[in-house]
Amino acid sequence: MEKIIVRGGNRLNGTVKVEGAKNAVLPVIAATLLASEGKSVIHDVPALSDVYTITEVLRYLNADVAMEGNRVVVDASRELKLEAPFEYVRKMRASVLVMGPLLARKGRARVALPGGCAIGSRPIDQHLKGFEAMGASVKVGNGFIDAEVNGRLRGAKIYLDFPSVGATENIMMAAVLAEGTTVIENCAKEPEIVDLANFLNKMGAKVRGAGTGTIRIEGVPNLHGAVHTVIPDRIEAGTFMVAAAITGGNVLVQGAVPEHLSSLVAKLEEMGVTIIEEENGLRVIGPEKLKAVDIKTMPHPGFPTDMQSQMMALLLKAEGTSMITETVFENRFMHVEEFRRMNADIKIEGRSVIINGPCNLQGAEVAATDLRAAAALILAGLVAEGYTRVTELKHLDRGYVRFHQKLAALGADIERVREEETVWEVAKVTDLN
Ligand SMILES: CC(=O)N[C@H]1[C@@H](OP(=O)(O)OP(=O)(O)OC[C@H]2O[C@@H](n3ccc(=O)[nH]c3=O)[C@H](O)[C@@H]2O)O[C@H](CO)[C@@H](O)[C@@H]1O
Ligand SMILES: C=C(OP(=O)(O)O)C(=O)O
Repeated sequence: MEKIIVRGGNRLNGTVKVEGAKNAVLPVIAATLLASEGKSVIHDVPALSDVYTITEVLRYLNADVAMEGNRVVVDASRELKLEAPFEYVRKMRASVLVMGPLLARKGRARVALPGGCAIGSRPIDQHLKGFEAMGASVKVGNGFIDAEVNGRLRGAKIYLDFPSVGATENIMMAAVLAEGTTVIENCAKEPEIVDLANFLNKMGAKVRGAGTGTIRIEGVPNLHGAVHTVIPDRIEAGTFMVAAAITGGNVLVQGAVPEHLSSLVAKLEEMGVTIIEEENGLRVIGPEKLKAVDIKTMPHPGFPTDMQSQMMALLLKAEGTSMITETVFENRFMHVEEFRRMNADIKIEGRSVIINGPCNLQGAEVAATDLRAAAALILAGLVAEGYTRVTELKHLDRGYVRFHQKLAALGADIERVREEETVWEVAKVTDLN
């Protein structure tokens, strides 16, 4: 079993470089399926397990995918298969993003139902509502979603009940090849939506309004491959900003885009953290004492749910009572129990968490319950007394490249080790089977 072992107490100093954004690159790679001619070349692709999974899905669908360092080249001009099986969708929910492109280009798509996960039930009804509005018939059964359209999809007006990131992306990708104009209202405004729209436009699409609450897409008959560099990962950047703040360090987060991080910057400043915009990133200087604040997660430009657990780690060290309210996912507090194992004074009340800081954090053996929880437990470990051992690193590897090495380069006392399973652990696994 692999573990990250971190000993608390070191201030972080230096420069860290942010990778390309996971949540931008996954839809962009899915969108390469729309090109019936030419190759797409994607730059700044982070070496993450999720990226590996989406490329495997594309290969399964008969696209030709080459990965060289941080570059991915996709040729999707061959006859495509139409089904994304459960083994991929189970590993990564974003696999469902191949549905829009397949339906648009081939008139049919069959994708395994994603099901729930550790942060909530995560339905995809808004994606399907969009496809239906564009003329597709959608059937759900036997663990699959089958969508089909006679001829081309037709442009439609679609109002999303919630500004879902995935639904906005999937509908946008379906609409680019539809007949006529599609208008998506109450759509997501995340920077990753803008990045996807930019890539689609380079492929020959006509997408306007990305980044606002209404996107207009004029359908075109076909699209071609394009060259694109994905935006920097604002959540990875934010995670290192918290690492600097929690240790009272001084770190330049290279590649952090201030406009993508305004809600986080505002909250960190409220807590007493100094943030300076430099030419190529944000410098973050942690104070001696952090102030308690309240946070409510919201769709962009509100405070991102993907930074909620990392901010919780930071608030454990703030003086006073803080409250975090999670409005995006109904069950994104699994890390609270793990923080308690580290001696955190924290409790859940409905959709909020109350933190009484500053907590005297103690190193403990803790398990990552999801991707951002993994990062948050390591952040808490940076300031806990003694050694924190974090397991279930498969979650971390979905979204962070060489996380422990980047922290070590900033001065953290951290290592990643592979430990032999004990007889007891082997017995537990055997029992479960
Ligand atoms: C790969 C990727 O980009 N993942 C991000 C994306 O996930 P994802 O695209 O899955 O998130 P959504 O914005 O779709 O989900 C937000 C909320 O809407 C609900 N919902 C969504 C779709 C739908 O059809 N019906 C419905 O009820 C979800 O259950 C959730 O409560 O945005 C989330 C919200 O910023 C982030 O946390 C994820 O990191
Ligand atoms: C929740 C996340 O990702 P996903 O939607 O891929 O599970 C995340 O990036 O924090």
